[in-house]
Amino acid sequence: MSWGYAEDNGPAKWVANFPIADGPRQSPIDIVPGEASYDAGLKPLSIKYDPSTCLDILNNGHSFQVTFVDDNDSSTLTDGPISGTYRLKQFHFHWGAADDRGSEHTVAGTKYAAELHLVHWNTAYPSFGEAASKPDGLAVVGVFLQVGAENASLQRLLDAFDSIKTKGSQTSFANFDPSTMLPGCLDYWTYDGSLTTPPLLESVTWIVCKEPVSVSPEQVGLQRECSDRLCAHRLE
Ligand SMILES: NS(=O)(=O)c1ccc(C(=O)N2CCN(Cc3ccccc3)C2)cc1
Ligand SMILES: [Zn+2]
Repeated sequence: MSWGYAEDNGPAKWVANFPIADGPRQSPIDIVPGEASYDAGLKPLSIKYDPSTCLDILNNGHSFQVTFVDDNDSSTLTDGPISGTYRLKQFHFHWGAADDRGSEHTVAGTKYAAELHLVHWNTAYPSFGEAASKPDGLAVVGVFLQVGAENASLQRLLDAFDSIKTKGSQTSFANFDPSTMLPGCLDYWTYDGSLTTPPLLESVTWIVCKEPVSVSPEQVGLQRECSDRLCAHRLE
């Protein structure tokens, strides 16, 4: 039985095959702004993405993932809470069955309609696969999506999702600049955590943007409909 989000293979059951689920730095968490401490030593994020490194979109059954060429430093994350250079590998979304839930992280208990994860790996290691098992191996930038105005950047993605007809399929997708999905203000909360899906590796420096971006109700509906048809997961 592979892991998923149903009653019999969902998050409460993951510990059976992935004991690290009971580990000391598991994600997601509820971010309580009043309890966060200000660290003057932290720098602003430095994000540099090259749209020509965009490769394809695939549906891995748990989410839609846009994958990037990561054999050079064209698309990188530096500064912020991290040291060294982290390369963009992929981004994906988590969303829910209704507009009032879907994000993985919550802010003082508030759930957002969806959450974007931009996944980067530390070039101190030879590859994503190697970095994924190191405590400072990965850095994921999280962006909350809230229902409001239409998001033109997301629309291009959703149109492409629509063309992936079956689970596990992928389609080429070029010249997309993920920085168009970032909020105007890049203030962030940061903590040491893990992958939010199996293998739940405790290798992620989480960088969660305080400012959400907007998506229209129709866009969230389209993403839900695509995911149902393509049996990518959504939070019930
Ligand atoms: N929701 S999240 O941002 O925490 C997140 C989830 C999954 C991934 C991801 O790309 N993989 C998880 C494991 N998987 C397989 C794998 C590959 C190499 C080494 C080890 C494991 C890849 C990255 C970030
Ligand atoms: Zn994720």
